[in-house]
This record gives sequence, structure tokens and C-alpha cells, in this order.
Amino acid sequence: MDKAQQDALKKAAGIEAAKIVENDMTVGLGTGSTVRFLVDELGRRVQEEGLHFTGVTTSRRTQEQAEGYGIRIVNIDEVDHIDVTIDGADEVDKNFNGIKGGGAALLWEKIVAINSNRIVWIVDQSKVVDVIGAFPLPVEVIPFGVGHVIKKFEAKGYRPTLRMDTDGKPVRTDENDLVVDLHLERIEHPQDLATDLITTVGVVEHGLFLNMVDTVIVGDPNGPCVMTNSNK
Ligand SMILES: O=C[C@H](O)[C@H](O)[C@H](O)COP(=O)(O)O
Repeated sequence: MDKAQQDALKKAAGIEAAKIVENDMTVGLGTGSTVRFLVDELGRRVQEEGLHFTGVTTSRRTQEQAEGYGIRIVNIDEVDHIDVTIDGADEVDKNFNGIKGGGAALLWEKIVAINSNRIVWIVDQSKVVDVIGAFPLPVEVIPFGVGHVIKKFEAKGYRPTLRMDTDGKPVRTDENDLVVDLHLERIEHPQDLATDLITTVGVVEHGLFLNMVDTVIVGDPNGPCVMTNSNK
């Protein structure tokens, strides 16, 4: 699948997910290239159909895009609930375990997700996998002592790399933290790994989102299809 085909599938999933949003809802807006299509469609509905809802964003990037369309964005602490959060993902398996954070937004994404009544992911078909882990697992780490955290990950065989930007500088998250990517190839026991990562001092959050998502809308050449999680 080339990039144009993949973008078409991402766009179709984003447009489908935008139908979930109704007037007066509070909506978590994720981050990434698939979510950009979602926000474009929500912006179109706001401007052409008079849709009105309140958004809580998972990154400054998404906030800027949404506000550019006149979507009302508030801080997460200004709302008492989030009706639905729509976000992208890097991989998801049949047990609804996923990897997120390819765009370094995992921490705010997880905070918004756990405070949402419903979580919807939008992905293209290439992201639905049998076993997660081919996509490098992002881990958000505070800068102080990051070298020691990396050494601990190396000793465990996690094959860590510090994420760099195109200028050769370390990527910084919206919280000014660093991202260490773990090149694991296959994650057979995601819950054990999640526990190990979150109990490592210096780690703020990791990109394993295990059995959190309710619905996955998958962009497929035959039209978007829906995977529903009945085990949550
Ligand atoms: O940090 C970024 C997020 O977790 C994204 O939602 C994820 O990386 C998917 O992004 P994209 O839609 O660009 O593939």
C-alpha cells in the first residue's frame, strides 16, 4: 500500500468517526495524521452544519488545528466528563491491545482516554496486527537520568533508542519529556511489560493501551469497518 492509498483509508476512517459527534457533547480529540482528517471533517460540520461541541485535545498540534476551525477547546480540568474520545493508534490486535505514541502524544492521550466514557480509534487496515510490537513501543521518560533508564532497558533486551527529530535533536513531548522507543518486534505478554515499564523510576508513561478501546474504525478498501470490544 502506498502513502496515498493509506491516507485515503485514514481519511475514510476519520470521516466515519466524525459521525459519532453530536451537539453539546464533550469530545476528546486525539493526535496524528489520521486524527487530522477527523478534525478536518468536524471543522467542516461546525462551519457548514452548525455543529457545536466542546473539545479536549491530546496535543498542542490538535488544539491549533481544531481552534482554526472555530471548535471550542477547553482544558481537561474544566470538564467533569468526556463523552467520547476519538484517537489514532500505531497498532492494534484482536484483543484490543494497542500501541500509541508514534507522534509522541502518548501521555496526554492516555490521560484523556482514561477519563472518557467511550474510546474510539481510527486506523487504516495496515495497523491491525496479530501480535503488537513490530511498531517500536514509545516510552515517555523525564530528561534527568534518561541515560540510566536507557541502560536498564538495554540490560533487559528491550533495544531502546532515544527518539531524535529531523534536526538531530531529541524529540520533546508537550510535557518537555523525552521519548525512548523500544524495538521489541513481538510483545507476547503486554501486561507484564506494562507493569515493568511503569514501575521503572524516570518513566512517566508508556504507549501500551491495553484493552482500553471500545471501538476501532478500520479504513479498508471496501469501506470503513468496525471492530467492537465486548470484553471491556
Ligand atoms: O502520539 C501519537 C498518537 O498516539 C497517534 O495517534 C498515533 O501515533 C497514530 O498516528 P497516525 O494516525 O499519524 O498514524
